[in-house]
Amino acid sequence: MEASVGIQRARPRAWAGLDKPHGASSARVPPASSRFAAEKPPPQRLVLQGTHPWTSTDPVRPAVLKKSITLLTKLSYFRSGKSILFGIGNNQKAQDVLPYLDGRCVYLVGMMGSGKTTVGKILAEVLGYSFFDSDKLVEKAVGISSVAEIFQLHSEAFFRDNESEVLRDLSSMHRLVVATGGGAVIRPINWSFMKKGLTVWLDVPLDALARRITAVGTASRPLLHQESGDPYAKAYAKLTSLFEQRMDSYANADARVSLEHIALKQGHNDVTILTPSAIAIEALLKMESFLTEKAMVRK
Ligand SMILES: Nc1ncnc2c1ncn2[C@@H]1O[C@H](COP(=O)(O)OP(=O)(O)OP(=O)(O)O)[C@@H](O)[C@H]1O
Ligand SMILES: O=C(O)C1=C[C@@H](O)[C@@H](O)[C@H](O)C1
Repeated sequence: MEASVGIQRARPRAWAGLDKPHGASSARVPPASSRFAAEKPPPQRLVLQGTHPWTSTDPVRPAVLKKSITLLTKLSYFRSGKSILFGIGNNQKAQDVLPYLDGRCVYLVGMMGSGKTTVGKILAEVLGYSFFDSDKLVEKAVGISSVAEIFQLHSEAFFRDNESEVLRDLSSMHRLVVATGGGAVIRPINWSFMKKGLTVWLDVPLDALARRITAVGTASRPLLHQESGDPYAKAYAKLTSLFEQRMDSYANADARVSLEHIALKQGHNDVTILTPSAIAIEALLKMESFLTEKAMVRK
């Protein structure tokens, strides 16, 4: 399915948006949705335009649509041809999950480097969903090309305010896989947005995270970046302290995908050899068990 992204008046629907997050922003630039909504009242929300039954058919003003396409589709909207990463059986697992998902979005949560983007793109492809990276949407909304620069020029609080606005906007959409920022879980208001869909925690051991992150460098990750010292040791220490503060929040997710558990199922204990496809399959299995249990309870 080809989809595009537009801005139009929000209308009530099954997973309609919530009120504005509480707490005034100290931002110098307005938060994301107020910038999106700047043209005309009433406030507008990002809405996916597509051919599936969950999207609106309301008329869209061409100028607004053009602007919003420029804003967003260039960024993290991800579609490609058929996956070479997934075999027929694995696509079948996605087909099993789809009726239970019923168009709801999937939000991947987890520490920096846990594979939310890598695994999220695979999940989007096999589910026939669109992929978004919330960090990238914040960058676009603020008009600054990297999260590191947003932290530097403004503040972490400014970034977090915009992150909440982006998650609020996404929460009124359907059929998306969203890779959230590693710290999105710390604000309870963000959970109220993400819980409109299904939340999945990618739980990766900290030493594997530190290795992945130091392999690509910490410059793009402002909370980990250090000018001096052993990059692995510094990254590991910082990840440990962040994880201690956040682990209870990650555990709020509907489904937990533990890399240690996948490795054990495969008969070894080396999480570094797990492929993104194997992790995506486990995510589908965990989503399926959460959703089917929930369906049983409802009966
Ligand atoms: N299963 C895997 N095995 C080895 N490396 C991986 C795996 N999954 C992802 N990576 C690598 O780890 C790094 C981080 O992955 P990715 O960007 O998907 O994580 P993320 O959770 O989206 O990170 P962030 O929240 O910091 O944006 C990338 O370099 C990616 O190639
Ligand atoms: O873990 C975190 O707090 C962050 C993770 C990244 O995805 C970015 O959202 C930002 O660098 C903060």
